Amino acid sequence: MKKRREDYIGWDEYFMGIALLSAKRSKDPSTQVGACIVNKENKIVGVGYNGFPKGCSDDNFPWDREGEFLETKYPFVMHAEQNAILNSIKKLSDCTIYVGLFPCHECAKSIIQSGIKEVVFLSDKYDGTDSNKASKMMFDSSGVVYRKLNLSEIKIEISFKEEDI
Ligand SMILES: O=c1[nH]c(=O)n([C@H]2C[C@H](O)[C@@H](COP(=O)(O)O)O2)cc1CO
Ligand SMILES: [Zn+2]
Repeated sequence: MKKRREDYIGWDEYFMGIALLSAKRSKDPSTQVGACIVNKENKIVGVGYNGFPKGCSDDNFPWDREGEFLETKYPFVMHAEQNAILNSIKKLSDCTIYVGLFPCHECAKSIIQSGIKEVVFLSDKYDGTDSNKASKMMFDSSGVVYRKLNLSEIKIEISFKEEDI
């Protein structure tokens, strides 16, 4: 009897991989974030990445980080988590969100209110900022658990070559 292959990826790698693949759609030149929401049955119920809202073209809105508020991306850009929540097809109670970057305080509020119960992230590069502290205060208070994945050893290459399928 032929045995199964051993180097298949686990659920965490799979869902974080989908979050990272979604981030590849982002047009933000400095930070690309993707998110993948999964229910208790390990079914994906929403994905998203950071970008401007519908009808707000990259031709007319800036990707700058610095300058007058209205000349930067910050008032306009939708965060990956917000897009994943709004794109989702099912109720999100008891779901887990996989996201490359630890959620900001605005996304934390949406995550809590949507019923998501777990946040899995790779980077916490804004740890210690007020926004980051506010997220953690709200998650702790409302029972949303968060955990950091350490998958730095893993590198997955995807080939679109016909002969590789
Ligand atoms: O939770 C988040 N989710 C998310 O999608 N973002 C997006 C908004 C911006 O497009 C980008 C952050 O830009 P910057 O790192 O240049 O400040 O990442 C930023 C955060 C902040 O943690
Ligand atoms: Zn956010």
